[in-house]
Amino acid sequence: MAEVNLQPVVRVEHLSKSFGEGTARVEALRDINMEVFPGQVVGLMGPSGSGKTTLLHCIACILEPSSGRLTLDGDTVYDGHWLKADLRRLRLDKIGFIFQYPNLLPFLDGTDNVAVVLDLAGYSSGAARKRAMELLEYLEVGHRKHAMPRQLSGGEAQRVAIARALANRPRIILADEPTAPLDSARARIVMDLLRRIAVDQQAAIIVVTHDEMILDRFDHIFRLRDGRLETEAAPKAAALPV
Ligand SMILES: Nc1ncnc2c1ncn2[C@@H]1O[C@H](COP(=O)(O)OP(=O)(O)OP(=O)(O)O)[C@@H](O)[C@H]1O
Repeated sequence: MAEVNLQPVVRVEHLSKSFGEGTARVEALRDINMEVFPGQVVGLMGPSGSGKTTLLHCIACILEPSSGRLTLDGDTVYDGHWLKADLRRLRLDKIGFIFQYPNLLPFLDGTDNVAVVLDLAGYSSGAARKRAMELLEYLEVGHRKHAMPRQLSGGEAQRVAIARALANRPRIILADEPTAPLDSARARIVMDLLRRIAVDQQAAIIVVTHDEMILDRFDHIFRLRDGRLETEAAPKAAALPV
């Protein structure tokens, strides 16, 4: 019988984050609990100022929480304080980040924009470029591998940026409004790509979005309001790998 893998890739327990002190203190996140499983694509929604970016940045180990626990890919990385000395290495190994705008380096072609991450991770130049080209093929922009960013359409540039986020085979992919600059057809293409990546790589994908057009693309939606999660329904059983 197939074994059901119920270990979440992202586990957030009682996580809180405040900024400032005294009367200037802002409770940006209050007692957040969430789990995201392999193969899942989840949405993180909420009004402006509700804490979405703060939560994404805590999970990305860019921002230090104030309290709680964070476990990534079975490894507890924060438990009242960081448990890892080298957070940059941790991010390179475990996390891929997709931004609202592709932020491609304008002086590098599509291939090198992806390969640069692999250079940082210690790949040889040849191996980095080979993997970069494979990823561009996978994301159906292989024919644009030598194009400079200014020559790419918005959707093509976003796919190169997604390839870059995938370069190091991260188990966790965090996306901040990845479809905001795209029309609804291209937004759906990007969401379908993220779904395929989640399934193929058994990755957990968290997407911050305001985009009502893509709500049906999520396995589960976490809604934040004033730093609290409004719903914590169990993830869809069908989305769990067997
Ligand atoms: N560096 C900071 N210093 C002080 N307060 C901050 C800081 N970053 C965020 N905040 C506050 O924390 C709260 C949550 O902000 P956050 O950016 O996470 O919200 P958001 O849901 O991502 O908003 P938006 O949809 O507008 O991007 C807000 O009240 C914000 O003003």
